[in-house]
Amino acid sequence: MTAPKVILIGPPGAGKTTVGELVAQRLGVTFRDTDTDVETEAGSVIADIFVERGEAAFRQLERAAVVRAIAEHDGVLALGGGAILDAETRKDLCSQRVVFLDVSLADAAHRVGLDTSRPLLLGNVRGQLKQLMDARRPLYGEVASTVVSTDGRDPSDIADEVLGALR
Ligand SMILES: Nc1ncnc2c1ncn2[C@@H]1O[C@H](COP(=O)(O)OP(=O)(O)OP(=O)(O)O)[C@@H](O)[C@H]1O
Ligand SMILES: O=C(O)C1=C[C@@H](O)[C@@H](O)[C@H](O)C1
Ligand SMILES: [Mg+2]
Repeated sequence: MTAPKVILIGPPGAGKTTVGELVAQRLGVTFRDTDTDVETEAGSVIADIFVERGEAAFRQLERAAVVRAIAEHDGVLALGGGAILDAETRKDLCSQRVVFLDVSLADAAHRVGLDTSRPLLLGNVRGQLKQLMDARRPLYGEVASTVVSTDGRDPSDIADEVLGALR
């Protein structure tokens, strides 16, 4: 049965895409990101999906992308930051190898900065991030097989720890 080698979860700015690409490179497998899958399926970028169709429609597209990716992908998979809000997704993750890339509010806010591609963070980045991280931390913890702290560390070092957890 096909299954991802590892699934990376965590809030925006945790480094899922950055670290995921490195881990995939080092394992010699492909990297897949459900955010990219949603954009391809919808034919528009995430910021526009939120504006034109709303968050609920985005979450439906995201849930479908997660189901497809888990069934099809045998490399490294990164989920969108809010994918774990879906109870069915959390159930699906229980049988997978899941690494939670943890990050403090300060480091996450610094990393995402004023990037406008994350619609949930527009306006008050630190306030929105804090609310979202407080609400989601228990959910990330619930489905993670391993937690890797990313604060003050460079992506290469974090990728090494993720690889170590797979051995
Ligand atoms: N360990 C790190 N140290 C410093 N900067 C980092 C680190 N990891 C990622 N970054 C930078 O932080 C920004 C966000 O990283 P990335 O896009 O990988 O996060 P993400 O978890 O995929 O976020 P999202 O949930 O929005 O997809 C990027 O500019 C990236 O270069
Ligand atoms: O944390 C979130 O809810 C999100 C994170 C991003 O990966 C995207 O999936 C989108 O911007 C929503
Ligand atoms: Mg990402």
